[in-house]
Amino acid sequence: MSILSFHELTKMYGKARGMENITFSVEKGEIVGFIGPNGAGKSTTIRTLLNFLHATSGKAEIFGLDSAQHHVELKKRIGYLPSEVHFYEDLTVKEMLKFSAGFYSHDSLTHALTLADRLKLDTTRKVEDLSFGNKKKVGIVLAMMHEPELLVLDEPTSGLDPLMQSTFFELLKEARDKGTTIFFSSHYLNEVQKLCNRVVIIKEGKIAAIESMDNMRKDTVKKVTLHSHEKELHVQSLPGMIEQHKSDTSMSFLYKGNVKDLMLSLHEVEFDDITVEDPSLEEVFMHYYKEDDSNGL
Ligand SMILES: Nc1ncnc2c1ncn2[C@@H]1O[C@H](COP(=O)(O)OP(=O)(O)OP(=O)(O)O)[C@@H](O)[C@H]1O
Repeated sequence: MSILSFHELTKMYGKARGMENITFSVEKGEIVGFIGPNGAGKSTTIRTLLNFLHATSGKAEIFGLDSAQHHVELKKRIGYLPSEVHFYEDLTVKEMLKFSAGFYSHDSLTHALTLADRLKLDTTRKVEDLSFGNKKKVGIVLAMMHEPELLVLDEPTSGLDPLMQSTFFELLKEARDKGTTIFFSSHYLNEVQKLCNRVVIIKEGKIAAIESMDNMRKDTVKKVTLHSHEKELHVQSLPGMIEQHKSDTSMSFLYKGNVKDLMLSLHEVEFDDITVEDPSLEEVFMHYYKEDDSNGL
């Protein structure tokens, strides 16, 4: 039985599209990234899944139960982080955690305080005085404190600095190792590929691709830019190489393939400097996954 399954789930805002015919499932113990650009339909899908919005058609199931019919009992077994967190701000962080712990039958405050400590959250401060990133951390602690069977996180990393992001990913891995299933949305493929088993790509309200990370790692795409002060650069074309931009003094291309082959082919090229980067999601999917689709992501 899947932990999470979407069956042609559709949400329209009047005539405007939220998301359409979303169908996929998430299995126990998986970490699945849900990625797409602004307005793709990530939050609409998550909010419909959790019954904050009513589906126009189709359905979603959580632990095999219809997520709209059973939303009250299901919410106790789920940790949810909304994309925008709003709190009753007159409390300190610790007071808020104590208040939230009262909703659960087991002691969740101890775990909440451990999470807060790991995320370097000052629990003596009033929530209203916290920065955006620190409020996000409060939201993360609230979602994870009761050690739920399923975590649904909408843009959890926005506002976290790289060090905090890596601590947060450690916390997610630890939760996964204890059996939690994790579904989280992000704009960034590079970010989620460090952590996920699979990614589901949503574009303009529809699923554009579902890929296992094993497959994607095999096919790691790099963006290579060569610079030369004087000469025009000529690079022998290789399978998996797509030229993007060429000027008198630089050229850049995407490359999906064996890195050693690339190094050998660059050996004869007289460049002065080279940068190798992870390309953006848009670049990867435009060129390698949706080559017939000129709109990209
Ligand atoms: N309350 C609303 N009324 C009308 N249209 C809406 C509403 N909320 C979202 N939309 C539209 O639904 C589509 C999907 O939006 P959604 O917020 O789900 O995307 P998203 O992938 O979460 O984007 P972001 O990364 O910017 O949060 C967009 O076209 C958006 O304009």
